[in-house]
Amino acid sequence: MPAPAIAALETRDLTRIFGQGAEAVPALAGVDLTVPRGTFTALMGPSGSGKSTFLACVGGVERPTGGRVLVAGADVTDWDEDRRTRLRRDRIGFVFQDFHLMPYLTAEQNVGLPRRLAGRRPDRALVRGLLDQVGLADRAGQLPARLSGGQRQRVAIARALVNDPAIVLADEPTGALDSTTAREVLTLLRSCVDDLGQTLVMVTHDPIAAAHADSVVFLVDGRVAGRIDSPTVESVSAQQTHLDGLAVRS
Ligand SMILES: Nc1ncnc2c1ncn2[C@@H]1O[C@H](COP(=O)(O)OP(=O)(O)OP(=O)(O)O)[C@@H](O)[C@H]1O
Repeated sequence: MPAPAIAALETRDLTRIFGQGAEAVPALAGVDLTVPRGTFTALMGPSGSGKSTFLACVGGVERPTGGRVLVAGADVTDWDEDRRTRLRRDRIGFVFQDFHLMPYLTAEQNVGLPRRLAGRRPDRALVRGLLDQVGLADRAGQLPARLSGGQRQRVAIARALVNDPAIVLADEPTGALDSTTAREVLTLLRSCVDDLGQTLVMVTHDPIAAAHADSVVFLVDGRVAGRIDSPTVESVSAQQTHLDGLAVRS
C-alpha cells in the first residue's frame, strides 16, 4: 500500500489560551485540521472565534498552549525561538491585509527580501519570474508608493512564494481592496494553487472570497463548527448566518 501523502499542515487538538485563572480566554479550544498539499482552504468565523490565533500558531508566531502543529510532516510544536524564526522565514509564506511591504525597497527587492534574510542569493530570474506570474513584470523597479493596492498585494503574494513555502497563510488578503481588485487578487491566489501547486490557508469574512477556496472551515469559540467542500457564495453565506446565531462571544 502506498504511504499516505504528507499534509502541508496538520493540527491536532490545537489549543491556545490567553491569560490565566478567571481571566483565561481559550482562543483555540482543540482544533483538528488537515490541509492537503496543493489545496486552498478558507477559514471563517465570527469576530473573536480564533482565526488569527490559528494562523499565528501554525505560522510559528504564537506558541500553542496544547496540541500539535505539523508543517509538511515536521512536528514544529516544541521548536525553540531560533527554529521557529527559520520556520517563519523559510517554510511559511505570509500575506497580510495591509501588504507589509518595505516602502523604501522596489517591488523586485521586496520579493527578493525573504531570500536575502535566509542568506540565499536573491536569484534575479526567480524574482522576475514571480513578478511576471503575478502580472507585474513591468513594475519591478517601482517603489510600493507608486503601485495601486492590488499591485501591492500582488508583490506581497510573489514575496510569499519566493522561498517555495510549505504553506501560504493569508490573513484577509482582500480586506483592503475594492471588489473588482479583490476578485483579481483572488483569481491570482487560486492560480497559485492550481498552476503552481501551492497550498493556501486564507482567513476571510467575505463569502465571495471564501467561494474561491476548495473548502471552507468555520471556527466558533475556538473550535471547528462546520466545513463546506466545493463552496459557493450561497452555501457559505447560509452557514455564516447560521453560525453567527450560535456564536456566544461578541
Ligand atoms: N494577545 C492576546 N491576549 C489576550 N487575548 C487575546 C489575544 N489575542 C487574541 N485574544 C483573544 O482570543 C480570542 C480569539 O481572537 P482572534 O483574534 O484569534 O479572533 P479572530 O477570529 O481572528 O477575530 P477577528 O475576526 O475579529 O479578527 C478573542 O477573544 C481575543 O480577544
